[in-house]
Amino acid sequence: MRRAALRLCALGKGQLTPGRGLTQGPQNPKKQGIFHIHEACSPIHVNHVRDKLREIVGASTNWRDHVKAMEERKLLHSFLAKSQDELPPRRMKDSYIEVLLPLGSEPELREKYLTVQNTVRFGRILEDLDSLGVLTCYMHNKIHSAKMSPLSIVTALVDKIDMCKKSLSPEQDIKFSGHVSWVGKTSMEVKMQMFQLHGDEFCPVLDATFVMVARDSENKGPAFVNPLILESPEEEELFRQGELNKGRRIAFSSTSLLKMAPSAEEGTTIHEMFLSTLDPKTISFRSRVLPPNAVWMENSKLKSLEICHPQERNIFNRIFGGFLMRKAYELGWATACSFGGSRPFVVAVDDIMFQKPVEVGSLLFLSSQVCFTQNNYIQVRVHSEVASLQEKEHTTTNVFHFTFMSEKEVPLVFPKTYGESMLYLDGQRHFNSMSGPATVRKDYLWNPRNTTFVEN
Ligand SMILES: CCCCCCCCCCCCCCCCCC(=O)SCCNC(=O)CCNC(=O)[C@H](O)C(C)(C)COP(=O)(O)OP(=O)(O)OC[C@H]1O[C@@H](n2cnc3c(N)ncnc32)[C@H](O)[C@@H]1OP(=O)(O)O
Repeated sequence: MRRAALRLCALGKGQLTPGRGLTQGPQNPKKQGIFHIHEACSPIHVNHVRDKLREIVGASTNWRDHVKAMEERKLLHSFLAKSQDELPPRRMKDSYIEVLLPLGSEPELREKYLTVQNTVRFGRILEDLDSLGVLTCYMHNKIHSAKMSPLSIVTALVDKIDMCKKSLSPEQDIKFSGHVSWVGKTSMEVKMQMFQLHGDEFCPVLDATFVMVARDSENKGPAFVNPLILESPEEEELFRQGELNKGRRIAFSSTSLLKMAPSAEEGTTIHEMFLSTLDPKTISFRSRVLPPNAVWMENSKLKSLEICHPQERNIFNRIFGGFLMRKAYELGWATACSFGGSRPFVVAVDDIMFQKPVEVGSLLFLSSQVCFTQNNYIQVRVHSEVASLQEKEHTTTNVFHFTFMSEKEVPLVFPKTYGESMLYLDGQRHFNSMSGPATVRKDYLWNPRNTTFVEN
Protein backbone atom coordinates (compact mmCIF):
# COMPACT_ATOMS: atom_id res chain seq x y z
CA MET A 1 0.00 0.00 0.00
CA ARG A 2 0.93 3.60 -0.38
CA ARG A 3 3.67 3.13 -2.80
CA ALA A 4 3.60 6.72 -3.87
CA ALA A 5 3.42 8.05 -0.36
CA LEU A 6 6.34 5.95 0.67
CA ARG A 7 8.41 7.14 -2.20
CA LEU A 8 7.88 10.71 -1.21
CA CYS A 9 8.63 10.04 2.43
CA ALA A 10 11.73 8.10 1.80
CA LEU A 11 13.54 10.89 0.11
CA GLY A 12 12.24 13.52 2.48
CA LYS A 13 13.12 11.71 5.67
CA GLY A 14 16.27 9.97 4.72
CA GLN A 15 14.86 6.59 5.83
CA LEU A 16 15.66 4.74 2.71
CA THR A 17 15.09 1.09 2.11
CA PRO A 18 18.00 -0.66 0.41
CA GLY A 19 18.09 -0.12 -3.29
CA ARG A 20 15.89 2.93 -3.23
CA GLY A 21 16.75 6.55 -2.66
CA LEU A 22 19.47 7.68 -4.92
CA THR A 23 19.93 10.61 -2.63
CA GLN A 24 21.60 8.89 0.20
CA GLY A 25 21.54 5.27 -0.85
CA PRO A 26 24.38 3.60 -2.65
CA GLN A 27 23.04 4.62 -6.04
CA ASN A 28 24.65 7.99 -5.78
CA PRO A 29 28.28 7.22 -6.47
CA LYS A 30 29.43 10.68 -5.50
CA LYS A 31 27.84 10.51 -2.05
CA GLN A 32 28.97 7.01 -1.26
CA GLY A 33 32.55 7.50 -2.19
CA ILE A 34 32.24 5.12 -5.12
CA PHE A 35 34.24 7.73 -6.92
CA HIS A 36 35.02 11.34 -6.38
CA ILE A 37 33.54 14.32 -8.14
CA HIS A 38 36.83 15.42 -9.63
CA GLU A 39 36.94 12.11 -11.49
CA ALA A 40 33.64 12.87 -13.19
CA CYS A 41 33.53 15.23 -16.14
CA SER A 42 31.92 18.66 -15.79
CA PRO A 43 28.19 18.88 -16.62
CA ILE A 44 27.11 18.85 -20.25
CA HIS A 45 24.58 21.49 -21.28
CA VAL A 46 21.20 19.83 -21.91
CA ASN A 47 21.15 21.15 -25.49
CA HIS A 48 24.37 19.30 -26.23
CA VAL A 49 23.15 15.85 -25.19
CA ARG A 50 21.33 15.19 -28.43
CA ASP A 51 24.17 16.69 -30.50
CA LYS A 52 26.54 14.30 -28.78
CA LEU A 53 24.22 11.37 -29.46
CA ARG A 54 23.89 12.37 -33.08
CA GLU A 55 27.68 12.54 -33.38
CA ILE A 56 28.15 9.15 -31.69
CA VAL A 57 25.83 7.34 -34.11
CA GLY A 58 26.36 9.55 -37.14
CA ALA A 59 22.66 10.39 -37.46
CA SER A 60 21.54 12.79 -40.16
CA THR A 61 20.40 16.26 -39.20
CA ASN A 62 18.14 16.43 -42.26
CA TRP A 63 15.46 13.86 -42.90
CA ARG A 64 16.36 13.77 -46.61
CA ASP A 65 19.79 12.34 -45.65
CA HIS A 66 18.51 9.66 -43.30
CA VAL A 67 18.83 6.77 -45.78
CA LYS A 68 22.42 7.72 -46.58
CA ALA A 69 23.26 8.00 -42.88
CA MET A 70 21.84 4.54 -42.27
CA GLU A 71 23.86 3.12 -45.18
CA GLU A 72 26.99 4.53 -43.56
CA ARG A 73 26.09 2.90 -40.26
CA LYS A 74 26.00 -0.50 -41.97
CA LEU A 75 29.77 -0.22 -42.39
CA LEU A 76 30.17 -0.21 -38.61
CA HIS A 77 29.03 -3.84 -38.39
CA SER A 78 32.63 -5.05 -38.41
CA PHE A 79 33.26 -3.25 -35.08
CA LEU A 80 30.62 -5.33 -33.27
CA ALA A 81 31.97 -7.91 -30.82
CA LYS A 82 31.28 -11.59 -31.52
CA SER A 83 31.09 -12.30 -27.78
CA GLN A 84 30.96 -10.25 -24.60
CA ASP A 85 34.37 -11.63 -23.50
CA GLU A 86 36.04 -9.72 -26.32
CA LEU A 87 34.98 -6.43 -24.75
CA PRO A 88 36.99 -4.72 -22.00
CA PRO A 89 35.18 -4.31 -18.69
CA ARG A 90 34.12 -0.82 -17.68
CA ARG A 91 33.76 0.84 -14.29
CA MET A 92 30.62 2.63 -13.12
CA LYS A 93 32.47 5.90 -13.20
CA ASP A 94 33.28 5.43 -16.89
CA SER A 95 29.64 6.02 -17.75
CA TYR A 96 28.93 8.68 -15.13
CA ILE A 97 27.60 11.92 -16.69
CA GLU A 98 26.13 15.11 -15.37
CA VAL A 99 23.82 17.29 -17.44
CA LEU A 100 22.83 20.85 -16.65
CA LEU A 101 19.42 22.29 -17.48
CA PRO A 102 20.07 25.95 -16.59
CA LEU A 103 16.47 27.15 -16.25
CA GLY A 104 17.58 29.78 -13.74
CA SER A 105 20.67 31.12 -15.45
CA GLU A 106 19.34 30.86 -19.05
CA PRO A 107 15.74 32.13 -18.94
CA GLU A 108 15.36 31.63 -22.72
CA LEU A 109 15.25 27.88 -22.05
CA ARG A 110 12.24 28.19 -19.76
CA GLU A 111 9.48 28.47 -22.33
CA LYS A 112 9.97 24.91 -23.53
CA TYR A 113 9.70 23.57 -19.97
CA LEU A 114 6.97 25.81 -18.61
CA THR A 115 3.41 24.82 -17.59
CA VAL A 116 0.66 27.37 -17.19
CA GLN A 117 0.78 26.74 -13.42
CA ASN A 118 4.38 28.01 -13.45
CA THR A 119 5.90 24.59 -12.85
CA VAL A 120 8.22 22.44 -14.99
CA ARG A 121 6.64 20.18 -17.65
CA PHE A 122 7.29 16.65 -16.49
CA GLY A 123 6.87 15.40 -20.06
CA ARG A 124 9.96 17.40 -21.06
CA ILE A 125 11.87 15.88 -18.13
CA LEU A 126 10.94 12.41 -19.41
CA GLU A 127 12.47 13.30 -22.76
CA ASP A 128 15.67 14.52 -21.13
CA LEU A 129 15.95 11.42 -18.96
CA ASP A 130 15.58 9.21 -22.01
CA SER A 131 18.35 10.99 -23.90
CA LEU A 132 20.60 11.00 -20.82
CA GLY A 133 20.02 7.27 -20.30
CA VAL A 134 21.08 6.51 -23.85
CA LEU A 135 24.15 8.76 -23.66
CA THR A 136 25.20 7.09 -20.40
CA CYS A 137 25.11 3.70 -22.14
CA TYR A 138 27.21 5.03 -25.03
CA MET A 139 29.79 6.20 -22.49
CA HIS A 140 29.86 2.72 -20.98
CA ASN A 141 30.43 1.12 -24.39
CA LYS A 142 32.75 3.76 -25.79
CA ILE A 143 35.37 2.55 -28.26
CA HIS A 144 38.21 4.96 -27.64
CA SER A 145 39.77 4.51 -31.08
CA ALA A 146 36.53 5.20 -32.99
CA LYS A 147 34.45 8.35 -33.20
CA MET A 148 31.22 6.56 -34.02
CA SER A 149 29.63 3.69 -32.14
CA PRO A 150 28.52 0.51 -33.93
CA LEU A 151 25.79 0.07 -31.33
CA SER A 152 22.22 1.26 -31.59
CA ILE A 153 21.04 1.73 -28.03
CA VAL A 154 17.30 1.75 -27.48
CA THR A 155 15.13 2.25 -24.42
CA ALA A 156 13.53 -1.06 -23.47
CA LEU A 157 11.98 -0.18 -20.13
CA VAL A 158 11.38 2.64 -17.71
CA ASP A 159 11.54 0.51 -14.61
CA LYS A 160 10.58 3.30 -12.23
CA ILE A 161 10.70 7.01 -11.68
CA ASP A 162 10.07 8.36 -8.21
CA MET A 163 9.34 12.01 -7.60
CA CYS A 164 10.26 13.52 -4.27
CA LYS A 165 8.87 16.98 -4.86
CA LYS A 166 5.36 17.99 -5.79
CA SER A 167 6.35 20.47 -8.44
CA LEU A 168 9.54 21.97 -9.75
CA SER A 169 10.40 25.62 -10.14
CA PRO A 170 10.92 26.77 -13.74
CA GLU A 171 13.27 29.45 -12.42
CA GLN A 172 16.01 27.38 -10.80
CA ASP A 173 18.76 25.36 -12.44
CA ILE A 174 18.30 21.63 -12.69
CA LYS A 175 21.04 19.04 -12.78
CA PHE A 176 20.79 15.41 -13.89
CA SER A 177 23.29 12.66 -13.25
CA GLY A 178 23.36 9.08 -14.47
CA HIS A 179 25.51 5.99 -14.76
CA VAL A 180 25.24 2.34 -15.77
CA SER A 181 24.55 0.29 -12.62
CA TRP A 182 24.09 -3.22 -14.00
CA VAL A 183 24.77 -5.02 -17.28
CA GLY A 184 23.56 -8.28 -18.80
CA LYS A 185 24.71 -9.59 -22.18
CA THR A 186 23.01 -6.99 -24.33
CA SER A 187 21.05 -4.96 -21.78
CA MET A 188 22.07 -2.33 -19.25
CA GLU A 189 20.37 -0.78 -16.25
CA VAL A 190 20.90 2.95 -15.83
CA LYS A 191 20.33 4.90 -12.62
CA MET A 192 19.60 8.58 -12.96
CA GLN A 193 18.95 11.38 -10.52
CA MET A 194 17.70 14.89 -10.85
CA PHE A 195 18.45 17.81 -8.53
CA GLN A 196 17.20 21.36 -8.37
CA LEU A 197 19.02 24.36 -7.03
CA HIS A 198 17.56 25.45 -3.70
CA GLY A 199 19.50 28.32 -2.17
CA ASP A 200 23.07 27.36 -2.91
CA GLU A 201 22.51 23.60 -2.81
CA PHE A 202 21.29 21.15 -5.42
CA CYS A 203 18.56 19.11 -3.70
CA PRO A 204 17.33 15.76 -5.03
CA VAL A 205 13.94 15.87 -6.74
CA LEU A 206 13.68 12.64 -8.69
CA ASP A 207 15.30 9.26 -9.15
CA ALA A 208 14.90 6.92 -12.07
CA THR A 209 15.88 3.47 -13.29
CA PHE A 210 15.79 2.64 -17.00
CA VAL A 211 16.80 -0.47 -18.93
CA MET A 212 18.48 0.08 -22.29
CA VAL A 213 19.23 -2.58 -24.89
CA ALA A 214 22.12 -2.59 -27.36
CA ARG A 215 21.33 -3.52 -30.95
CA ASP A 216 23.56 -3.79 -33.99
CA SER A 217 24.46 -0.81 -36.19
CA GLU A 218 21.19 -1.06 -38.11
CA ASN A 219 19.05 -1.77 -35.05
CA LYS A 220 18.15 -5.18 -36.45
CA GLY A 221 19.58 -7.69 -33.97
CA PRO A 222 21.10 -7.81 -30.47
CA ALA A 223 24.66 -6.65 -29.78
CA PHE A 224 26.95 -7.34 -26.81
CA VAL A 225 27.76 -4.66 -24.26
CA ASN A 226 30.95 -4.19 -22.25
CA PRO A 227 30.98 -6.05 -18.93
CA LEU A 228 30.92 -4.06 -15.73
CA ILE A 229 33.74 -4.18 -13.21
CA LEU A 230 32.77 -3.55 -9.59
CA GLU A 231 35.19 -1.56 -7.47
CA SER A 232 33.59 -1.24 -4.04
CA PRO A 233 30.99 -2.90 -1.79
CA GLU A 234 28.57 -0.08 -2.73
CA GLU A 235 28.95 -0.89 -6.40
CA GLU A 236 28.48 -4.59 -5.64
CA GLU A 237 25.26 -3.68 -3.84
CA LEU A 238 24.07 -1.63 -6.81
CA PHE A 239 24.81 -4.50 -9.14
CA ARG A 240 23.01 -6.94 -6.83
CA GLN A 241 20.00 -4.61 -6.92
CA GLY A 242 20.13 -4.77 -10.72
CA GLU A 243 19.99 -8.58 -10.54
CA LEU A 244 17.10 -8.41 -8.09
CA ASN A 245 15.28 -5.95 -10.34
CA LYS A 246 15.63 -8.36 -13.24
CA GLY A 247 14.21 -11.21 -11.10
CA ARG A 248 11.37 -9.01 -9.88
CA ARG A 249 10.46 -8.06 -13.45
CA ILE A 250 10.37 -11.70 -14.52
CA ALA A 251 8.21 -12.62 -11.51
CA PHE A 252 5.87 -9.68 -12.15
CA SER A 253 5.44 -10.61 -15.79
CA SER A 254 4.96 -14.34 -15.14
CA THR A 255 2.04 -13.62 -12.80
CA SER A 256 0.54 -11.11 -15.25
CA LEU A 257 -3.25 -11.21 -15.40
CA LEU A 258 -2.86 -11.81 -19.11
CA LYS A 259 -1.32 -15.19 -18.22
CA MET A 260 -2.76 -16.15 -14.83
CA ALA A 261 -6.04 -15.89 -12.94
CA PRO A 262 -6.21 -13.32 -10.13
CA SER A 263 -5.30 -14.45 -6.61
CA ALA A 264 -8.07 -15.49 -4.21
CA GLU A 265 -7.82 -12.12 -2.44
CA GLU A 266 -8.03 -10.22 -5.71
CA GLY A 267 -10.98 -12.39 -6.81
CA THR A 268 -12.77 -11.48 -3.57
CA THR A 269 -12.09 -7.77 -4.11
CA ILE A 270 -13.65 -7.89 -7.55
CA HIS A 271 -16.64 -9.92 -6.41
CA GLU A 272 -17.30 -7.54 -3.53
CA MET A 273 -17.11 -4.59 -5.88
CA PHE A 274 -19.52 -6.36 -8.20
CA LEU A 275 -21.98 -7.06 -5.37
CA SER A 276 -21.83 -3.46 -4.23
CA THR A 277 -23.05 -2.37 -7.67
CA LEU A 278 -26.13 -4.64 -7.82
CA ASP A 279 -29.45 -2.88 -7.58
CA PRO A 280 -31.01 -4.07 -4.27
CA LYS A 281 -34.49 -3.42 -5.69
CA THR A 282 -34.19 -6.07 -8.40
CA ILE A 283 -32.96 -9.60 -7.81
CA SER A 284 -30.77 -9.58 -10.88
CA PHE A 285 -27.10 -9.80 -11.79
CA ARG A 286 -27.74 -7.39 -14.61
CA SER A 287 -29.05 -4.20 -13.11
CA ARG A 288 -26.04 -2.33 -11.93
CA VAL A 289 -26.07 0.86 -9.92
CA LEU A 290 -23.04 2.99 -9.27
CA PRO A 291 -22.30 3.39 -5.53
CA PRO A 292 -22.05 6.95 -4.16
CA ASN A 293 -18.86 8.86 -4.90
CA ALA A 294 -17.83 6.46 -7.65
CA VAL A 295 -17.30 6.57 -11.41
CA TRP A 296 -17.61 3.73 -13.92
CA MET A 297 -14.21 2.95 -15.33
CA GLU A 298 -15.54 3.23 -18.88
CA ASN A 299 -16.32 6.90 -18.19
CA SER A 300 -12.76 7.73 -17.18
CA LYS A 301 -11.20 7.47 -20.64
CA LEU A 302 -9.47 9.97 -22.87
CA LYS A 303 -8.00 9.29 -26.29
CA SER A 304 -5.64 11.08 -28.64
CA LEU A 305 -4.00 10.65 -31.99
CA GLU A 306 -0.50 11.73 -33.02
CA ILE A 307 0.98 11.72 -36.47
CA CYS A 308 4.61 10.68 -36.10
CA HIS A 309 6.50 13.28 -38.11
CA PRO A 310 10.23 13.03 -38.93
CA GLN A 311 10.95 15.84 -36.44
CA GLU A 312 10.24 13.41 -33.58
CA ARG A 313 12.62 10.76 -34.82
CA ASN A 314 15.44 9.43 -32.73
CA ILE A 315 18.96 8.84 -33.90
CA PHE A 316 17.89 5.61 -35.62
CA ASN A 317 15.03 7.12 -37.62
CA ARG A 318 12.37 5.65 -35.37
CA ILE A 319 10.17 7.72 -33.11
CA PHE A 320 12.04 9.01 -30.06
CA GLY A 321 11.02 7.12 -26.90
CA GLY A 322 11.00 10.35 -24.89
CA PHE A 323 8.44 11.86 -27.28
CA LEU A 324 6.17 8.84 -26.82
CA MET A 325 6.51 9.17 -23.06
CA ARG A 326 5.76 12.88 -23.13
CA LYS A 327 2.62 12.40 -25.19
CA ALA A 328 1.42 9.50 -23.04
CA TYR A 329 2.21 11.39 -19.84
CA GLU A 330 0.32 14.51 -20.95
CA LEU A 331 -2.75 12.48 -21.89
CA GLY A 332 -2.49 10.60 -18.58
CA TRP A 333 -2.24 13.89 -16.69
CA ALA A 334 -5.33 15.25 -18.48
CA THR A 335 -7.20 12.02 -17.62
CA ALA A 336 -6.27 12.32 -13.94
CA CYS A 337 -7.18 16.01 -13.99
CA SER A 338 -10.63 15.51 -15.45
CA PHE A 339 -11.27 12.52 -13.21
CA GLY A 340 -10.14 14.07 -9.93
CA GLY A 341 -11.46 17.55 -10.63
CA SER A 342 -8.32 19.19 -9.29
CA ARG A 343 -4.71 19.55 -10.31
CA PRO A 344 -2.85 16.24 -10.18
CA PHE A 345 0.87 15.82 -9.50
CA VAL A 346 2.81 12.87 -10.77
CA VAL A 347 4.41 10.87 -7.99
CA ALA A 348 5.57 7.75 -9.78
CA VAL A 349 6.02 6.24 -13.20
CA ASP A 350 6.72 2.59 -13.57
CA ASP A 351 7.07 -0.34 -15.89
CA ILE A 352 6.90 1.45 -19.21
CA MET A 353 7.85 -1.23 -21.65
CA PHE A 354 8.88 -0.29 -25.17
CA GLN A 355 7.70 -3.42 -26.91
CA LYS A 356 8.00 -2.32 -30.54
CA PRO A 357 9.66 0.60 -32.25
CA VAL A 358 7.37 3.23 -33.76
CA GLU A 359 8.17 4.02 -37.39
CA VAL A 360 8.28 7.59 -38.66
CA GLY A 361 5.00 8.24 -40.48
CA SER A 362 2.90 6.00 -38.23
CA LEU A 363 -0.39 7.01 -36.69
CA LEU A 364 -0.05 6.77 -32.92
CA PHE A 365 -3.28 6.07 -31.02
CA LEU A 366 -3.11 6.75 -27.30
CA SER A 367 -5.85 5.62 -24.99
CA SER A 368 -5.80 6.56 -21.33
CA GLN A 369 -7.99 5.53 -18.42
CA VAL A 370 -8.12 5.60 -14.67
CA CYS A 371 -7.86 2.03 -13.48
CA PHE A 372 -7.46 2.34 -9.72
CA THR A 373 -7.87 5.03 -7.08
CA GLN A 374 -7.24 5.33 -3.38
CA ASN A 375 -7.68 8.43 -1.22
CA ASN A 376 -5.95 11.17 -3.25
CA TYR A 377 -4.15 8.77 -5.57
CA ILE A 378 -5.11 8.07 -9.16
CA GLN A 379 -3.50 5.22 -11.08
CA VAL A 380 -3.65 5.88 -14.82
CA ARG A 381 -2.84 3.45 -17.61
CA VAL A 382 -2.08 4.68 -21.12
CA HIS A 383 -2.12 2.19 -23.93
CA SER A 384 -0.42 3.11 -27.19
CA GLU A 385 -0.78 1.44 -30.52
CA VAL A 386 0.32 2.30 -34.02
CA ALA A 387 -0.99 1.80 -37.49
CA SER A 388 0.74 2.69 -40.72
CA LEU A 389 -1.04 4.89 -43.20
CA GLN A 390 -1.36 1.97 -45.61
CA GLU A 391 -2.37 -0.80 -43.21
CA LYS A 392 -5.37 -0.67 -40.94
CA GLU A 393 -3.99 -3.19 -38.45
CA HIS A 394 -3.08 -1.73 -35.03
CA THR A 395 -0.06 -2.95 -33.06
CA THR A 396 0.53 -2.26 -29.36
CA THR A 397 3.85 -0.52 -28.80
CA ASN A 398 3.71 0.55 -25.15
CA VAL A 399 1.72 0.44 -21.96
CA PHE A 400 2.42 3.33 -19.58
CA HIS A 401 1.62 3.41 -15.85
CA PHE A 402 1.46 6.73 -14.01
CA THR A 403 0.56 7.39 -10.37
CA PHE A 404 -0.86 10.85 -9.70
CA MET A 405 -1.76 12.56 -6.48
CA SER A 406 -4.70 14.91 -6.55
CA GLU A 407 -5.15 17.96 -4.34
CA LYS A 408 -8.36 16.48 -2.94
CA GLU A 409 -9.75 13.01 -2.34
CA VAL A 410 -10.90 11.37 -5.58
CA PRO A 411 -13.92 9.15 -6.37
CA LEU A 412 -13.60 5.38 -6.50
CA VAL A 413 -13.43 3.82 -9.93
CA PHE A 414 -15.67 0.81 -10.61
CA PRO A 415 -15.13 -1.81 -13.31
CA LYS A 416 -18.25 -3.06 -15.11
CA THR A 417 -16.85 -5.89 -17.23
CA TYR A 418 -14.42 -8.72 -16.52
CA GLY A 419 -11.79 -7.03 -18.72
CA GLU A 420 -12.12 -3.81 -16.73
CA SER A 421 -11.84 -5.80 -13.50
CA MET A 422 -8.47 -7.10 -14.71
CA LEU A 423 -7.41 -3.52 -15.49
CA TYR A 424 -8.45 -2.56 -11.96
CA LEU A 425 -6.36 -5.35 -10.41
CA ASP A 426 -3.40 -4.58 -12.64
CA GLY A 427 -3.65 -0.92 -11.60
CA GLN A 428 -3.82 -1.96 -7.96
CA ARG A 429 -0.74 -4.18 -8.41
CA HIS A 430 1.17 -1.30 -9.95
CA PHE A 431 0.06 1.00 -7.17
CA ASN A 432 1.11 -1.48 -4.51
CA SER A 433 4.23 -2.76 -6.21
CA MET A 434 6.64 -0.70 -4.17
CA SER A 435 5.07 -1.11 -0.78
CA GLY A 436 6.78 -0.46 2.51
CA PRO A 437 6.27 1.33 5.78
CA ALA A 438 3.35 3.66 5.23
CA THR A 439 4.48 6.87 6.82
CA VAL A 440 2.44 9.29 4.79
CA ARG A 441 4.12 12.60 4.58
CA LYS A 442 1.40 15.23 4.73
CA ASP A 443 3.73 18.01 3.76
CA TYR A 444 4.42 17.03 0.23
CA LEU A 445 6.91 19.76 -0.43
CA TRP A 446 10.60 19.15 -0.28
CA ASN A 447 12.13 20.26 2.98
CA PRO A 448 15.88 20.72 2.66
CA ARG A 449 16.30 20.35 6.43
CA ASN A 450 15.17 16.76 6.17
CA THR A 451 18.05 15.68 4.02
CA THR A 452 21.71 15.22 4.56
CA PHE A 453 22.43 15.63 0.88
CA VAL A 454 25.17 18.12 0.18
CA GLU A 455 26.37 18.79 -3.32
CA ASN A 456 30.10 18.44 -3.75
C1 LIG B 1 15.66 18.13 -35.91
C2 LIG B 1 16.77 17.27 -36.19
C3 LIG B 1 16.59 15.87 -35.97
C4 LIG B 1 17.78 15.08 -36.06
C5 LIG B 1 17.57 13.70 -35.78
C6 LIG B 1 18.67 13.10 -35.14
C7 LIG B 1 18.28 12.60 -33.83
C8 LIG B 1 18.25 13.66 -32.82
C9 LIG B 1 18.34 13.14 -31.49
C10 LIG B 1 17.05 12.52 -31.02
C11 LIG B 1 17.07 12.27 -29.61
C12 LIG B 1 18.13 11.32 -29.22
C13 LIG B 1 17.70 10.51 -28.15
C14 LIG B 1 18.10 9.14 -28.44
C15 LIG B 1 17.27 8.26 -27.69
C16 LIG B 1 17.16 6.99 -28.41
C17 LIG B 1 16.35 6.05 -27.59
C18 LIG B 1 15.06 5.86 -28.21
O1 LIG B 1 14.35 6.74 -28.55
S1 LIG B 1 14.63 4.23 -28.46
C19 LIG B 1 12.96 4.33 -28.97
C20 LIG B 1 12.08 3.66 -27.97
N1 LIG B 1 12.40 2.27 -27.83
C21 LIG B 1 12.13 1.37 -28.79
O2 LIG B 1 11.65 1.70 -29.85
C22 LIG B 1 12.43 -0.06 -28.46
C23 LIG B 1 11.35 -0.96 -28.97
N2 LIG B 1 11.53 -2.32 -28.52
C24 LIG B 1 12.36 -3.18 -29.13
O3 LIG B 1 12.94 -2.86 -30.17
C25 LIG B 1 12.53 -4.54 -28.52
O4 LIG B 1 11.43 -4.83 -27.69
C26 LIG B 1 13.85 -4.66 -27.67
C27 LIG B 1 15.03 -4.46 -28.58
C28 LIG B 1 13.89 -3.65 -26.54
C29 LIG B 1 13.92 -6.04 -27.05
O5 LIG B 1 13.69 -6.99 -28.05
P1 LIG B 1 13.73 -8.55 -27.74
O6 LIG B 1 13.37 -9.25 -28.98
O7 LIG B 1 12.99 -8.83 -26.49
O8 LIG B 1 15.28 -8.71 -27.51
P2 LIG B 1 16.06 -9.94 -26.96
O9 LIG B 1 15.16 -11.08 -26.61
O10 LIG B 1 17.19 -10.15 -27.92
O11 LIG B 1 16.64 -9.39 -25.56
C30 LIG B 1 17.67 -8.48 -25.58
C31 LIG B 1 17.93 -8.02 -24.16
O12 LIG B 1 16.92 -7.13 -23.77
C32 LIG B 1 16.42 -7.48 -22.50
N3 LIG B 1 15.05 -7.01 -22.46
C33 LIG B 1 14.15 -7.06 -23.46
N4 LIG B 1 13.01 -6.48 -23.05
C34 LIG B 1 13.22 -6.06 -21.79
C35 LIG B 1 12.41 -5.41 -20.83
N5 LIG B 1 11.18 -5.07 -21.08
N6 LIG B 1 12.95 -5.14 -19.63
C36 LIG B 1 14.20 -5.45 -19.33
N7 LIG B 1 15.03 -6.07 -20.21
C37 LIG B 1 14.52 -6.38 -21.42
C38 LIG B 1 16.57 -8.98 -22.44
O13 LIG B 1 16.58 -9.44 -21.12
C39 LIG B 1 17.92 -9.12 -23.10
O14 LIG B 1 18.94 -8.76 -22.14
P3 LIG B 1 20.35 -9.57 -22.01
O15 LIG B 1 20.03 -10.81 -21.29
O16 LIG B 1 20.85 -9.80 -23.41
O17 LIG B 1 21.22 -8.65 -21.22
